[in-house]
Amino acid sequence: MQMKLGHIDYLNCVPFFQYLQQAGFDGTIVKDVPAQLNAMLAQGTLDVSPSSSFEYGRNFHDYVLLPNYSISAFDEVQSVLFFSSTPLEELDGQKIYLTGESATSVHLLYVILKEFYGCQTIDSCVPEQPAENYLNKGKPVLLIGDRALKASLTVGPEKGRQYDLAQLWHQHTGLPFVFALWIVHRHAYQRLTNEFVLLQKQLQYSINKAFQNLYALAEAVADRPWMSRKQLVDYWNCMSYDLDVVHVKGLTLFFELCTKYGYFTEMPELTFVDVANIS
Ligand SMILES: C=C(O[C@@H]1C=C(C(=O)O)C=C[C@H]1O)C(=O)O
Repeated sequence: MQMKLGHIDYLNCVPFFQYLQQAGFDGTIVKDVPAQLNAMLAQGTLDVSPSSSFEYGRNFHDYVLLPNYSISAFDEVQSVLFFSSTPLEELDGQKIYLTGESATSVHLLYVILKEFYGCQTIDSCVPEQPAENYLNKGKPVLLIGDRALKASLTVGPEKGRQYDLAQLWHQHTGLPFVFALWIVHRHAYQRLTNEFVLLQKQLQYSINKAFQNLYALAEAVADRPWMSRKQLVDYWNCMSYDLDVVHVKGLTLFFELCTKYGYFTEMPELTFVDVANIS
């Protein structure tokens, strides 16, 4: 298979990838953080990747989506965290330090602060130093992925409250939040149509096998001194890897709010690869 597939280099992506080669996938896998995978997708140097739902929205004309799968959370997600000692209503105009790894979570933070906490002006930057340095100084900081997980388990409460953005979203909307979608570049879809049918089946195999025994999966990934196997299993259990009608409802509301606040120039349409009808 000549497919070039992106792999988010976070623990949340392990269930999709752990058994993919066992399922027969023999393309190339490129591991990186979401912001980099987004850039490679946009340039067409990757054929497909799980990557920021925001990237799909801002460049949707160039992409189609694999159906059924996402990286989402119904309530808490544990790894998209905003740390702030200032109450959310009082963040108007205050400097916020952002991870440079994200597209979705950054815009989710903006949307939450504007829509639900009355912030008018958001003053944010991606610092040159690791954002954790600002966290240690008690500044408002957004982290995602494994670095967020690590900070949540190692940083004391004196550095500020931890807000789980998927949980805040759920509290205000009653809906799940979709962080990542399986994004296919349209050119790759034209070139490799049948291979996407195979990929869909291989993903199904990997994720099913992963969820049959999450403890075995936790054993298989390298030990992290800051996270126990039980915590890792709990983490995977609080994620949702599906893309059902209710996920699409949450995604649509997020896209509407991104359009309302001018982060998108038009409301994205969701176009899916029709894997069921390809022979
Ligand atoms: C749930 C998470 O969502 C991630 C957040 C992303 C973003 O903010 O752009 C992209 C992919 C997701 O894997 C996480 O970071 O842990």
